[in-house]
Amino acid sequence: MSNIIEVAGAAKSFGKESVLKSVDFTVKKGEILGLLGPNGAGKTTLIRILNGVITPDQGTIRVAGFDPVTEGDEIRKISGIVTENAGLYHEMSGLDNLKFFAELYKVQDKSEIDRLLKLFDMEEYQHRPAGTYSTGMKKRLALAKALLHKPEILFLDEPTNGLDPDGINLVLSYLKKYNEETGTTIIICSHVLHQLETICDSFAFMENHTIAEQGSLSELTEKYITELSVVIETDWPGRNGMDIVKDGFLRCRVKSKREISSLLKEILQTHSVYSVSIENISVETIYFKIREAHHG
Ligand SMILES: Nc1ncnc2c1ncn2[C@@H]1O[C@H](COP(=O)(O)OP(=O)(O)OP(=O)(O)O)[C@@H](O)[C@H]1O
Repeated sequence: MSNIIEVAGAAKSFGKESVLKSVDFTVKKGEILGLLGPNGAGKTTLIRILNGVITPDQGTIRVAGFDPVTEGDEIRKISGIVTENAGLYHEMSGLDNLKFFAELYKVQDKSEIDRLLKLFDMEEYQHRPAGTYSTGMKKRLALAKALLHKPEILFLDEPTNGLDPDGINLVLSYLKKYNEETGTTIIICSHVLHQLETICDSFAFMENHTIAEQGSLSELTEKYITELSVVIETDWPGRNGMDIVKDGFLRCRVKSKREISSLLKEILQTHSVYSVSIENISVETIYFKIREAHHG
């Protein structure tokens, strides 16, 4: 897969505060990438630079072949963005907001508005002023707005903030489906790591104002998880070095997945195994390992 976004040596300061330092970063065309990092790491600033809303002090940046410093308009034509500040007109109804932006983005197919209202379960509220919407409803309207012109790249800053569990599932499963059907590249900033795990193809971790690490879950697991913690539901009593998690559940530590297989074969010779899970392969575990590695 080719890269749709390439960033080399990007830097940005606000006054004396250095917010981005020598950022190198790539996004493959068609992937869903999770951009992670603690508060203030510079995620939103990076997204705003990629979208051409603010200019970097240094660095070479290409988004779909365009330079955001000089060709921001071109990038905004082919991208959609959802941020905390959704850019909605609060006195206008949800429907009128979508009509307004459809006009602005020169969307030919007006039936797209109805489709998106339906998709995000907003039909009932479409005539109410957007300012009276709940946070979750505003978020869904902002997503609908960002998708109106069928963008090639979607930038989403905390897209599930303020949504209830049904809303979160709705938005995440829709994003995944949209990505699969259209090949749209999606960049999502979020602090809710387990949500990202289900939909992202790869992850970039910001630490100390730069991209500290980037890769797929399996690449990062290979690098950061040196020992697997496996929980086995079994009637086997276990042996030294294994913990009993609770009645009938054993925890053991192995160096590789291959070792799990030989251990299970051994147990199954005399006992039963009812379930097996690896506890510590998760974006969250890797996130903390990376933070640890960069803070010594
Ligand atoms: N326009 C601006 N003027 C001055 N400082 C800014 C501006 N925009 C961002 N900053 C500062 O840059 C730093 C990084 O902010 P940014 O919003 O990019 O972080 P973030 O990683 O998105 O954080 P969060 O997870 O809290 O959203 C913060 O200290 C913020 O105060």
